[in-house]
Amino acid sequence: MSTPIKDDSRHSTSSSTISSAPFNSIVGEHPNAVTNRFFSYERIEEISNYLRKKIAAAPEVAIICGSGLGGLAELITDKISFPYNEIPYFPSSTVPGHRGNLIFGILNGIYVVCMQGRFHPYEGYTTALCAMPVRVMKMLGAHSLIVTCAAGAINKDYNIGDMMIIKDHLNFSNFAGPRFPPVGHAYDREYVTLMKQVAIKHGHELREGIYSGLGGPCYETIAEIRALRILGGDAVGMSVVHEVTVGAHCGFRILGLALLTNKCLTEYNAAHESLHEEVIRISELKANDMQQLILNFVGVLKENYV
Ligand SMILES: O=P(O)(O)O[C@@H]1C[C@H](O)[C@@H](CO)O1
Ligand SMILES: Nc1nc2[nH]cnc2c(=O)[nH]1
Repeated sequence: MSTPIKDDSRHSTSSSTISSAPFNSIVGEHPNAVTNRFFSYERIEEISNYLRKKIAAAPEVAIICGSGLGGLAELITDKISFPYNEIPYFPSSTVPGHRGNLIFGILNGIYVVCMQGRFHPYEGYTTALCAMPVRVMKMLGAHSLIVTCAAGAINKDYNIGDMMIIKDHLNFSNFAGPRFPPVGHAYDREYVTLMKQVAIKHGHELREGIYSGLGGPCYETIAEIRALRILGGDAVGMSVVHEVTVGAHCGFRILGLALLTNKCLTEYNAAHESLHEEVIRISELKANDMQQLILNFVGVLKENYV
């Protein structure tokens, strides 16, 4: 039996369903049925209701913090914090640099919900489950989604510590879920322009580019980086695309921001290999700049859109 997804998406209608491919009941439950439970309307509603009863207001902006970037939550006031393992049906954070809290409160005058750490498919969770909190944050009322991440620099001109607006992505991860949602305009062009203005006003240099989303957890081979470069990738990571795909499906206006924490290897005689410890170190070093950008962007959203 397929599971209807009721959502107020600009792209989909209440008739959006997951196809019910035939399956043999002797073999057991169809994988789609298992996946469906992670994001059925009723489950998202149950989680949202659990949280709604405990928070002060409906959040307007949802933020997902990438590796080492969760310090943003320190800027939130009037905080209510939920460790992921206390929220029904939430998975646990298992990656260093992802603290695993869902935080509600005020950021620069706007009520926000902030994921202090995200879920990655390489942690053993399905992409649908990793992206499930995006649906919860939408159901709680958020209209805009800001996604941050650490990523490796592929573009020769981009350097360690650069911040990059994600203007589009290459999706190399697999996905199960509602079929054929359009994602051609997933990254909001107006938000890209706004963020560039914010960066100029506050003296931050900002790159712009295409994020390649791979499954991980290994970093890339030299052949892979060379191929991604030919395909137009400017940066590479192991997240973002599942959240943005689901975010676009449920009608979020989305801004993506990557911190380039390492230069990807493209030569066989290069000695240095990427390490997660290095990724975290650079993230933490540049976290303040990322936080200021987001803080000021949220302030502009308040003036212009809320
Ligand atoms: O959650 P993000 O995308 O910021 O984390 C990146 C990708 C991997 O999880 C990890 C690799 O160092 O950092
Ligand atoms: N896949 C991938 N993810 C990253 N996250 C931070 N740096 C990298 C990288 O070089 N490759």
